[in-house]
Amino acid sequence: MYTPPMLEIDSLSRSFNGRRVLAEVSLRLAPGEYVAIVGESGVGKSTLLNLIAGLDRPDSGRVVLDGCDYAGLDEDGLTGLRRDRLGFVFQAFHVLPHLTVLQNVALPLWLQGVDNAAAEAPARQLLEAVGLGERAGSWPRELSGGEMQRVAIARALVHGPRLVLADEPTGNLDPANGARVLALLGERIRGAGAIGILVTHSLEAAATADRVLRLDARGLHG
Ligand SMILES: Nc1ncnc2c1ncn2[C@@H]1O[C@H](COP(=O)(O)OP(=O)(O)OP(=O)(O)O)[C@@H](O)[C@H]1O
Repeated sequence: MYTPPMLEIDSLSRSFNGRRVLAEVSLRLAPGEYVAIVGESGVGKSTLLNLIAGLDRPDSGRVVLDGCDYAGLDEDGLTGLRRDRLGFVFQAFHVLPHLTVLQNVALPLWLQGVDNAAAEAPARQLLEAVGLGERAGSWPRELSGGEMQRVAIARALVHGPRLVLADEPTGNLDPANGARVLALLGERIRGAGAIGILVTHSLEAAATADRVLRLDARGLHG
């Protein structure tokens, strides 16, 4: 039976070198919910995203996606969860230099075992959607920073992830492309009934999500 995705974050705490960055942060998101998280620099937004992505472990508290508690997964389990259910757009785009633009976008599908021929159509469709349809055969070194960011966004969405995490996805983009990318993110997340979390400094970008949450020393609030 299909179970809709649900993200539960309960009393998550994380310290670095004895300094507490996150203190008992809780959040619960239902299918189709798309929220923005804003807050001052250094307040712990990226730390929180890394915990939600399973790239870091909390000191206490838990993250549960679709009933699956990360605490019960080893590193291979977390890698599998990211491959099958997560899409990320992080500040550093991690576009692979030895793959073409099209191959970079197809990569998440390959990792799921989809063959080359079947991966091509969805990868091309996403590239069109981010305005890079003409650049499918280009190499990353031939792209501008903003174009690279759009490749990263296409790649984050190509496999229809249940949870999409975006950390300043429009930081390198001009206003027109930024707006286009944010519209695409929102459309895909809502259309797929996925969960989206957008971390940004831009209140304008945050306003494209359904709800804006602020992170400060007291936690997350709406
Ligand atoms: N791996 C780490 N080791 C030590 N300190 C860390 C580590 N990761 C984050 N920190 C510290 O935790 C604090 C929060 O960092 P984080 O990157 O989560 O903030 P942020 O809200 O995302 O900031 P910004 O908006 O500037 O990107 C910072 O003081 C940072 O130095």
